[in-house]
Amino acid sequence: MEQISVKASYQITIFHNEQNHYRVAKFLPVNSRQSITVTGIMPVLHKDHLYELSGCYVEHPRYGMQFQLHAYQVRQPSEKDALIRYFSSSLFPGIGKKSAEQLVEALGEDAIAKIKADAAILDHLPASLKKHKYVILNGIEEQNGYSFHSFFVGHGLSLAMAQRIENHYGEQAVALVKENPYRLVYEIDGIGFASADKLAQALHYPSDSIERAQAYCLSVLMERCMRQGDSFLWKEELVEAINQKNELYFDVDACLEELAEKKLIVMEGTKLFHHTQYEAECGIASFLSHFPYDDTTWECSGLIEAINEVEKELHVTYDETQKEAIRLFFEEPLLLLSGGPGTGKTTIVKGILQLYKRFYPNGKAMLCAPTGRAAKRLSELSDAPASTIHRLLRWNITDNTFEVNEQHPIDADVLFIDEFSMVDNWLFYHLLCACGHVQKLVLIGDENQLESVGCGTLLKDLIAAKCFPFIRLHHIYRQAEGSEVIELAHGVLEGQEACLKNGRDVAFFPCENFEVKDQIIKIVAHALEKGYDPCDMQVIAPMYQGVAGIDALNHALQKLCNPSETWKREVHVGNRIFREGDRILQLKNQVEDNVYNGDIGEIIEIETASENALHETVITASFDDAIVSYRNEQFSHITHAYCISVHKAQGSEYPIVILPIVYDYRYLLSRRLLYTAITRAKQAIVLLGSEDAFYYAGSTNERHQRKTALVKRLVGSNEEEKVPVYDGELQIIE
Ligand SMILES: Nc1ncnc2c1ncn2[C@@H]1O[C@H](COP(=O)(O)OP(=O)(O)OP(=O)(O)O)[C@@H](O)[C@H]1O
Repeated sequence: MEQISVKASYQITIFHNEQNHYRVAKFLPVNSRQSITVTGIMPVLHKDHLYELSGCYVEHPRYGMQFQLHAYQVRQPSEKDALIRYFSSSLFPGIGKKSAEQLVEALGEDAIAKIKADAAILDHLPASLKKHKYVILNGIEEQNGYSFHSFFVGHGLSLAMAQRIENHYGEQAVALVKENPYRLVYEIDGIGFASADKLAQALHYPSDSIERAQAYCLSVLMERCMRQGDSFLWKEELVEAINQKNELYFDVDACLEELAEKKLIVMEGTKLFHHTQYEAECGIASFLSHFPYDDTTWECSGLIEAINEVEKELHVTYDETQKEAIRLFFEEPLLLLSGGPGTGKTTIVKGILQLYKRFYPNGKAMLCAPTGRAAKRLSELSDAPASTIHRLLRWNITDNTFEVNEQHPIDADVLFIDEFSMVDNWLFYHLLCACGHVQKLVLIGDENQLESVGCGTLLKDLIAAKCFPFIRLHHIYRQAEGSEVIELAHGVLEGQEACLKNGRDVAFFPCENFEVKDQIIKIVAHALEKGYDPCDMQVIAPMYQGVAGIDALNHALQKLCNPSETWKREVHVGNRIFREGDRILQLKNQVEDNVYNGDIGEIIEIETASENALHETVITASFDDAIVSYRNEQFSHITHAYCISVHKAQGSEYPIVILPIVYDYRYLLSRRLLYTAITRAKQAIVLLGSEDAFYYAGSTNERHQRKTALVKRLVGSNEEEKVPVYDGELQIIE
């Protein structure tokens, strides 16, 4: 078994034997967003501390991939360590850890000051270091003379975070952060309590400070809301969450009062909102109740005749509901359009676009969707350009702001947003802020699909508020074309007994949890032998961990679809090996590279540090519309895509979907999840696992019903009695 060394920070212990100190614990490897399970003798561990673990990855028959520990040591960050990390960061291309160590050894902990005082000091270094002179000077120069990059990077923050801090505070950065490191939690996007706390500890900031308690309170509120998808928490929920962690003792009421005074949280009775969520909800409600600002009358006499002509052009005969949707588009400023797969949503958009061009030849319509693949699909099907919402708003990753905003609005009269069930409150609010010129909004989605990853239940809330014209499409046209997949999806929604039947487009293979992996390998190998393109098949699973989890399946499928060969380069990242030829999944939006969360690409080249000008390993991947190169600190933006989660698959479709459903996933199984997974299949679906687990999923609602106050805000506070009772149940399409 190959022994490797992994640098990772300790997160949590799952099991601990007090007698022999055998533990099962979670660690987060450096440069990875996914934790690993480590097993072995570990008497003492400190949360968030960095450890050097040596051992090997083994596959446990029940729990999947684990790191079996042979030895470990804590990596206590010292000033010297901090400086070494800084010099070996990507600010100094070509300087690896070894050279950075030598440099710090030679010049001491005040190396930066010495170099700045006299650059010639570098000429007296050994040749192996002297050759980096200009890189060192450039790196230091790039900071414009400040030493805060070294300060922040050295204390465990990433370069991107240091950059954000610089953008926000300028020259005052170090002084302000030293004065109160916890301000980073609420003033800098993307820096959480753990990072700020680590920094505070390094600065010997008092651990019983009110600043620490407030930052903690605020981050628990935000993290909980993000995890559960809620817009707010009940006060008692927050208190319970704080007590559960049992890390800090403070007067929660006083802390909340102060946070409210600072406008970092908003308290509405016992509802506690993070200020961003409150702003989003109120902003959405206010915008939509005044929309559109400019009340232009839309002239469209002769619409019926025009629809008839467009029907001929598009070779389609719209049914009455579809015609009603088209008519409402021209009569109303906002239209909500919901329907399952194959109900003709895109066909309506196509018709509206044609008619709009006829009536308003100088008008400007825009189409967008939350993911790259959804936008691409919308564009292909509607024969009109479409972009992601982030691209449309020109999202700036560095400070999480949008260049297209209230002051610089979207240049369009009509805006269509597809896959609206995936859009969260915060993003929609920012989109609306930029809609000052927009006269008509069409929000299209399927309310039975999974909710957005971020907070809120927008589509459901807008429907439940009953304030906007809403069309639900019932008739399934693709089923008329004979799709058993869509029939199965509707069977699941309607809770039909025995809807799972083998047929032409649907296959089911019964198997146990531990047989899933081998069964999938068999199915995929068989399909490949028969000449299927691997890109036509997508394995989708609900959960990452376990023998039937996404990680284990990716590992096995990589071996089958892209085995190790002498001529294929590879690189180890955490517990994964990326190899040339691998199918990969993008996990983050990289607007500047035109690649988005959920996009699937292929690794076309891996360059080693000695081969490129950056002097670091670079992975290059090809996507539909982009070639993207990932440097070391971006490796966590990708993962393998042989098997992906249902959430990541949302907004995309694949010719053939392979979907394991077993009781291992029981805590995640729900009707909505099953329906979303099934509807990803365009032609055929192969299910495997337990029939009972399938029906269990089909009869289970989400355990957590998201909390939002948007419906009340939309309906109006003095009309509370009119608020429709919304029980979070799925809407069954008749
Ligand atoms: N009124 C209609 N008469 C006949 N066929 C129709 C009609 N409306 C839509 N279709 C056909 O049904 C199929 C599905 O339509 P469409 O792609 O518009 O549905 P959709 O709701 O957008 O589906 P999905 O969400 O899966 O993309 C297409 O082949 C389309 O041509």
